[in-house]
Amino acid sequence: MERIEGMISDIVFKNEENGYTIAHLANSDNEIVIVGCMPTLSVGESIEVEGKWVNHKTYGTQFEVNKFMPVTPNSLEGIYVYLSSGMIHGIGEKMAKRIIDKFGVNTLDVIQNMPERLKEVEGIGSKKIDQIVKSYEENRELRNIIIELSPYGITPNYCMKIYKKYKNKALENINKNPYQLAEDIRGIGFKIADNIASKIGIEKDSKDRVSQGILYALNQSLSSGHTYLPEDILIQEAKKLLEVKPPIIEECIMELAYDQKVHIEKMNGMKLVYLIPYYVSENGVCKQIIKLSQAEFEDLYIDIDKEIKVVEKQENIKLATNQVLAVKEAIENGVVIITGGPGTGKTTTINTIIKIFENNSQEVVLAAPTGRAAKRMSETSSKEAKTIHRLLEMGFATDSDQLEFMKNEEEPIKADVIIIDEVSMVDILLMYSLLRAIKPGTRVILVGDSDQLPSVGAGNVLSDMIESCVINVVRLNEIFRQAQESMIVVNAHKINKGEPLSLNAKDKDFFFIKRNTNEEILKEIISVVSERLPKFYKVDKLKDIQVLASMRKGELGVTNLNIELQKYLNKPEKYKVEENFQKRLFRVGDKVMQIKNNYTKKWENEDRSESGEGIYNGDIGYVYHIDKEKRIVYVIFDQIKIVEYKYDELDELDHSFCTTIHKSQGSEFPVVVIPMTWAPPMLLSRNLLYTAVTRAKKLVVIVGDVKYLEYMIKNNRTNDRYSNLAYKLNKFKEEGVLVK
Ligand SMILES: Nc1ncnc2c1ncn2[C@@H]1O[C@H](COP(=O)(O)OP(=O)(O)OP(=O)(O)O)[C@@H](O)[C@H]1O
Repeated sequence: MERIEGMISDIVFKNEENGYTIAHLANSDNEIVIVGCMPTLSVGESIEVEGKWVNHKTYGTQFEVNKFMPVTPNSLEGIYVYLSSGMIHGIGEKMAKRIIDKFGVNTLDVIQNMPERLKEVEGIGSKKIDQIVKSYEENRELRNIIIELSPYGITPNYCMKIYKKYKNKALENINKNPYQLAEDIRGIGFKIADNIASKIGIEKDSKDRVSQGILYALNQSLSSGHTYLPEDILIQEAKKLLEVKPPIIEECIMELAYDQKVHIEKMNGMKLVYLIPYYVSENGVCKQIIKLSQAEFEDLYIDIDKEIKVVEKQENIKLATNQVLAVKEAIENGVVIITGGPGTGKTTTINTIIKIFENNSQEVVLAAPTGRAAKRMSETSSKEAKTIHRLLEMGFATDSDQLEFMKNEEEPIKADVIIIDEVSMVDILLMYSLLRAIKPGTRVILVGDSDQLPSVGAGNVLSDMIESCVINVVRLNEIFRQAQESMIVVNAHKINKGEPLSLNAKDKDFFFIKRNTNEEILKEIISVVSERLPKFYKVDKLKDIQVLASMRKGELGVTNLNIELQKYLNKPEKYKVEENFQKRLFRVGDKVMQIKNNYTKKWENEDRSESGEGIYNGDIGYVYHIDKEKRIVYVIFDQIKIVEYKYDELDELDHSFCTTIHKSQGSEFPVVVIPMTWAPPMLLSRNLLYTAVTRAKKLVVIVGDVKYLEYMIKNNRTNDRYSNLAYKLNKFKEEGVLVK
């Protein structure tokens, strides 16, 4: 390996996402081209690079960097660039010049070893010196961390988090036990830690490694919806991952339990291993539900039949038997679940319940798990509905940089009645956070469709609660006449029963276009979405039509459909700025989706008269502007909320001309278009089709091979999730746990 020292004279290319950089490095002898992963370089910086010369067939000779490290700049220019870069708090361009005028090439030596002398510079007092010294030290340490860790794929952003956590002990700690990173730093997982560990030479069967591997396997199982894993399954998974023998895995599981990092529960002779938050939540949900359903609450002395008649008269409807039952159960019980498919009158029932409670001076609060579901609930009830996260007042507690819910058992939600819609989307952690913030005596009404896909997060909360028979459940099963006119509703119920669908009825809203090859299907979808539907149904091709696919990969997967649809739905134009990020091209006008909850993401309207924070998983927006100089993409959500995404935050966005059916849960669109082709059986399931179809309000168009549609209707095999909620609800009820 050769080493070369010099100053960065130019940065030719930098990939923000992986740090790959091409730059010019100059010294007194010559100027060379260096290439490699150097995420933090800036022009003027003095560095030493270690690597080898390579011959690129187009670009000629260049130096491939294996490792780089900053060196103290020794030219006046280098020192100036470093000090004025903004990295050292308290020194701007003018101050940098004054300091250098005073101390010349000895400037950095003065800052590091004789900071008191900085007072000789006009405008610098003791306070300023402290600020400069602190920032200079932090900067040096942070840079060392970045240089050591970036070869492992750890981005500067994460290095900053690591530095904040461990301060000047960072590298020492990582060398001692890199697996600690996976525990302490959110976003750094077992794989990265294991990569570092293997380079440091940590043994395969070291207990730190095995324990972290077990936690990793449990964490992975969450993404399949499991709240725990049976011990033998966990051992198999960990063995595959770690390539070590089962006895050491078993021993480490016991130690993890002893250290309270996992919980082991025995059930019918089996050992179930939980990550602690999931154990606490599962038990907590059981206790809270039982508490809430058995609590005494204010008797409203309501003549329910009379109240129902008043609402029926106002609304000019007659509630069906089960709707009346649902209203009664909601008034007479602490907790009730109202479930039913599309068009079975859930919304009408909720609205009746709201009216009766409000007529009796009860404070009713509405919420739903996603922003879009909450928005829809607001629209149909003409009453504000919040996301559950907002209802629980997610925020930063004093002295903490961790987001948490401000509402809890000590500070419960103020309401007499709480109605939650789309409960099928609520996972076990959120359900526990919600229930623990509800004061016994408050009525809780949970509404949802248990045939929808289960929550993205772990657990099978709604189905388990229904199955347990511990909570009052009212099933709405009548499809109202108005709804029966819609083939979307009728077919959704047929899908649920596994029956063949009514397709292509004249003047109806459910169409199947037969195409056989993927190529034909793709062509047809493009034509339908970009031309025919907008023309014949007068719908907006971007805002009103949503293409929903079951998988990401493949010609008809979300990724490729987005690339193809972009070409027709948002064509390139001279005035539309565009920018490439790895394999994605963002163009002004693109339809995009936020793909993770970001509770602190700020938004402002155009004239900045309104602002707020929080952009949530599943929110759909449009690229509004791309500022190449500032390296920012601006996205507009809900027609007014303008949000900035720095280039390195673009992993929070996906194109959404097409999205997965999973991501569409809780949303509704006027028109839904679904490609129908081969996919793994897991993704050709009844409840996936059901969820996709029920997202449409006005029209469903399915394009493809009818044999896969038939397969989906028949395939009612759901992926079983390891969840113990139904069993425990019964057990806790029988044992009368903690119910006072
Ligand atoms: N008791 C009733 N008598 C007559 N029509 C009714 C009754 N209840 C509901 N409807 C009508 O049936 C249709 C579906 O009702 P509603 O919107 O309440 O159902 P939903 O279960 O919320 O449906 P979705 O899940 O599709 O939104 C609506 O047009 C509504 O006006």
